Amino acid sequence: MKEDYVIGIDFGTDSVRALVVNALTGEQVGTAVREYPRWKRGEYCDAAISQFRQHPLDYLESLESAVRNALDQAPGGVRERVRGISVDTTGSTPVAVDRNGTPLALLPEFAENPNGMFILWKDHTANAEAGEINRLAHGYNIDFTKYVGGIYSSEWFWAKILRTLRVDEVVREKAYSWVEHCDWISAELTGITDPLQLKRSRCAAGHKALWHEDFDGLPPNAFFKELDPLLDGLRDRLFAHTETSDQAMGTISKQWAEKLGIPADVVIGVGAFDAHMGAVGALIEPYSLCKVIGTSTCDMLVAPNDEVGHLLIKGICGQVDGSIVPGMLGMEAGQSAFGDIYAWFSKIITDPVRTLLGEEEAAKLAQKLIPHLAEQAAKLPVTENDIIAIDWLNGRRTPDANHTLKGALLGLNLASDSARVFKALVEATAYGSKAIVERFRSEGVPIHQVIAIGGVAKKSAFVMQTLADVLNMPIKVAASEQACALGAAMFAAVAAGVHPTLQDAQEAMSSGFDAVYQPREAQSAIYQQLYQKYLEAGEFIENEFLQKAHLQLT
Ligand SMILES: Nc1ncnc2c1ncn2[C@@H]1O[C@H](COP(=O)(O)OP(=O)(O)O)[C@@H](O)[C@H]1O
Ligand SMILES: O=C(CO)[C@@H](O)[C@@H](O)COP(=O)(O)O
Repeated sequence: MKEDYVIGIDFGTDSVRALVVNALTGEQVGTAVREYPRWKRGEYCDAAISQFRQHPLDYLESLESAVRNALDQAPGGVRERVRGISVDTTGSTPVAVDRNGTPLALLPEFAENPNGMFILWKDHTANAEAGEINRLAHGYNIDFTKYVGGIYSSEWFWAKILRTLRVDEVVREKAYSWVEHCDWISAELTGITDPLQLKRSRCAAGHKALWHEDFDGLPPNAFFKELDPLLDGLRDRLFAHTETSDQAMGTISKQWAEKLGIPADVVIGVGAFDAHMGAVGALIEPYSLCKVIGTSTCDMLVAPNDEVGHLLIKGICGQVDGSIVPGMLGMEAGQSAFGDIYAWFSKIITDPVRTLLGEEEAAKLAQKLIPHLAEQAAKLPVTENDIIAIDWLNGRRTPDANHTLKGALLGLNLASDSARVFKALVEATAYGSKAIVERFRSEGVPIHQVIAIGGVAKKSAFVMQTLADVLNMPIKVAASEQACALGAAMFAAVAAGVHPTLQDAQEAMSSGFDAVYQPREAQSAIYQQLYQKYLEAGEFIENEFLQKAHLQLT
């Protein structure tokens, strides 16, 4: 039997994964993960001001190393039969580029300038600019935020561009255009990075850059000029058209084909965001919510355009034709922190241990801590008097993005030990998920089932059971450890013509599901009451406490 292989590449927040897959059988023959070295050392970031930047060299070096390593694991003959590569990345993670499409940080004079690097999705330095975009859009003759839930976020393209142009004169002068990570890395693999030529991802443009067919592409220059004259003319140096990820970006460049040791005719697909390709890897189907649960969550939903295309769903992160599955409406929501909240609590406990007892002891503790807390928390009863936590430690992405919000713990007493606080934090992340489900439903989009992927979905039965109880719905966990990379591989198979449609690729390459969590009736009943308390507490924090306490809303 003829064998065709494809490679899915998944750029996450901390690392890149490469997966080599037999496109006809789904057999995964090689995989490798590489962390970003500069990012790991904390370079160019300042959490205190929510600045998170990634150097393009981190991406290029880790990409080459991960793909080569994944191919090294594959049996002889696989390299020669690679047909396609597709890439997913985090987003909105844009970078300023020069006329050639080179990220500014790759130019010697910008090599150490964080404003010439990729502005990671979770960078919230542009809160003020997002507010300005919202104010202008809401009073404009067309509300350009209407297809992105009515609220533009500081995590997105335009807010980040505007902020950077305002604060950095040298970047302002050199930046010809701006490119999302998923578009740049795919274009880089083809060798054609000219910002006016490279194909832009429908997913990135529609969810984060206000691109929509009804607007004839991006909003008009007049809108951006009114927002700030610094943006005057940029629209023409961006893009008018977008492509879904079943399309090809181009053919691999000679240089990359040689570097990776693969054929010169390998097709490179149009990129997309990690969660969107992950949902495809996890066999998303109409009205099933696919939750990608890691440091944050992305909650993905697809539905036929003719059934929900007429709705304007408030408070989500966008509704875009073809952003997940070509031909269907793709909807995105999410939580700005999920596993990150557990990581925060773990850090609170391990930090003094590090200071007092040293790195080795702290590392030993850190390794065992979350599973231990989960085990203890799982033994606790669920009662109406439990601690209520609010999960907005990194702001709130959905419903109704607001990255100035803060988290909270309410109802502590002297018996509130680490397991009880951990349980409350896990429940808070589940309540945050429920608020998203409820928002879709109240806006007229039903949700029939939940599919989970991502690190937390695979690692924590306690979190997943709590989530099933709070949502009062069964949750299926996809078997693949690498659903995002697998989804990218499926898109690569279509872009390269190995499969005629995405559905064919999914059928041939899926690895199915390996766990189902059923809601427990008794716990679920109490959680429905606790959820009401969560909503009340959240409303108090948002509308009274933060205002009255004059806490700095940044
Ligand atoms: N045993 C565990 N139970 C619950 N959460 C966990 C566990 N181990 C790790 N995590 C959380 O998983 C998150 C990382 O998820 P992962 O999907 O691997 O990464 P990413 O979101 O960067 O792709 C971290 O925030 C961490 O706190
Ligand atoms: O926001 C999006 C996609 O829209 C994600 O890229 C972002 O949440 C990052 O997710 P990960 O932490 O890499 O799972």
